[in-house]
Amino acid sequence: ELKHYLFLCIFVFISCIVISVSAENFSRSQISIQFNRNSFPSDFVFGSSSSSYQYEGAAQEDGRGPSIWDNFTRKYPGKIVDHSNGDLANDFYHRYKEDVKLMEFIGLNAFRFSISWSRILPHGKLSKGINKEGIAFYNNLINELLSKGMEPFPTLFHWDLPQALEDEYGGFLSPHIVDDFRDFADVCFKEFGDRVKHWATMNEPYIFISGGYDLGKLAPGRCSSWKNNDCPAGNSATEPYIVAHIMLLCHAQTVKLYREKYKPFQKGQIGIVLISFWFLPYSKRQEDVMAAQRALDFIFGWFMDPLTYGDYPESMRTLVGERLPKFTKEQANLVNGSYDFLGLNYYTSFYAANLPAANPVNISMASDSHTNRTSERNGKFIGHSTGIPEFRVYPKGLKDLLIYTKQKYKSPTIYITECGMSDANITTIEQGINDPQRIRFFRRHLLAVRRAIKEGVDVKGFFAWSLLDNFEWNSGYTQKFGLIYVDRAHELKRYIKKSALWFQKFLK
Ligand SMILES: N=C(Cc1ccccc1)N[C@@H]1O[C@H](CO[C@@H]2OC[C@@H](O)[C@H](O)[C@H]2O)[C@@H](O)[C@H](O)[C@H]1O
Repeated sequence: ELKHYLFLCIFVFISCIVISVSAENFSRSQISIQFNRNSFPSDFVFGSSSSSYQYEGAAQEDGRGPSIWDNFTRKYPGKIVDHSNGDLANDFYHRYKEDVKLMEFIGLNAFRFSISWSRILPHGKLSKGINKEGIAFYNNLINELLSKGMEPFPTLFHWDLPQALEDEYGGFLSPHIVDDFRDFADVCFKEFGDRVKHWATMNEPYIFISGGYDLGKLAPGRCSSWKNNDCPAGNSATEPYIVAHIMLLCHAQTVKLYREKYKPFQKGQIGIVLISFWFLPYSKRQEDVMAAQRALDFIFGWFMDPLTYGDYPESMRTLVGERLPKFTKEQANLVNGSYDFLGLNYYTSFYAANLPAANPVNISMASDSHTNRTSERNGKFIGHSTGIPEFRVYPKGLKDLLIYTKQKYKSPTIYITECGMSDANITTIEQGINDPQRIRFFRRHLLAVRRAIKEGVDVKGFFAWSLLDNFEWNSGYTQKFGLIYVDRAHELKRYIKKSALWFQKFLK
């Protein structure tokens, strides 16, 4: 009797395990069968992203003037891991038709690119002349995209400021740039606006400022001398906040121009592209919970609060004090509400811990938030590694950031304008194109976006960073983010990666 009873219990137990495992596999296979572009709204945009200095090359061709990145890579080759630069990049200036065909092959329906200010206005100022070849290039690119049924999604400023404006008045350190930025935008709206329905004024002011004015790792390479980053000049405690303030005024003045002079008959939308990471408290201690919020304030709220409420976050007012510029009433009204959509770039998340006392002598933007961010907690990493040591895979951070943005900033329309992962130490084409890790990355992040949409977040598109492996700023060509491999040893030949084939199937 007992033996039969025991046998029966074991049989029932094993059956339960078999049923639950097959149910799990079935549901997963169901997700993989069901999870494709039809899992998103029919008007949801799937695109890829790029930027002018990272892709175009032809740096001294057809009238293009030098930018601060041409100058920075020449003056400080040691600040680029492989001492490279964007002189040639991917030669997109000459090969854009081939690359548009690759986008079409994958089935993408939008392409985000940036307009090289110094290719349009070689001396930075409208008064010093427009470069017709520059206008022609972007008209040809836009027309090529439209002819293949793809939407052009231009960003006006993606870090490559004309060197002439840096030399004349210190670039974004001077309020003079507000009029020059607006004039550059005016030329672009006039020449391209009849075919462009989504404009972004600028890309990631946070990184441009953090790299260019606090750490000195990105152009124009300014920082305090105590940072010992081979900076010729700068003040990491004050210049980041001056530049951010002026960039917000450039953005807002440009949005005002578009809305008054062009939007009534071009009927497009205009926004800004910001980066943010998601931050989890390092511990349940209140001080770490508050540190996670401060970390978000200092990278995302720094721009989203003025754009949505007309002033900087309270935490910044308290911790930065007199070094944080004040908006006049007129400036606050100009900046507040100055976006139709938010472009959001997401790469990774961090744990944030409270840093009780920052160094009272060597202060800088990086230490003002009194937070320390790490990718691991109690010896456990937040996610799988990528080519960038500090960028770990954490898709839930994207969902949480989207829900946070909806709740905190009046539920804006959002495009994920960059999301991707890199591979490092790639030495062969076979290694480069065999990227299952990138397939997993994109699938998990798209699932996170779908979850956010189900929670009511108004997400309208997802742009992979990047279409091609490209010049990755201070990483040079050593970090590869592309869906397409670029063989720099053989005439920049393009190779389709497995992740591009996965995307093609997903978008069918
Ligand atoms: N990833 C960032 C943030 C960043 C950029 C430079 C250095 C540190 C961190 N920004 C976006 O991500 C893309 C990937 O950025 C890489 O991120 C990790 C860095 O180590 C690498 O140098 C950078 O190119 C850039 O190519 C886009 O131009 C930019 O909009």
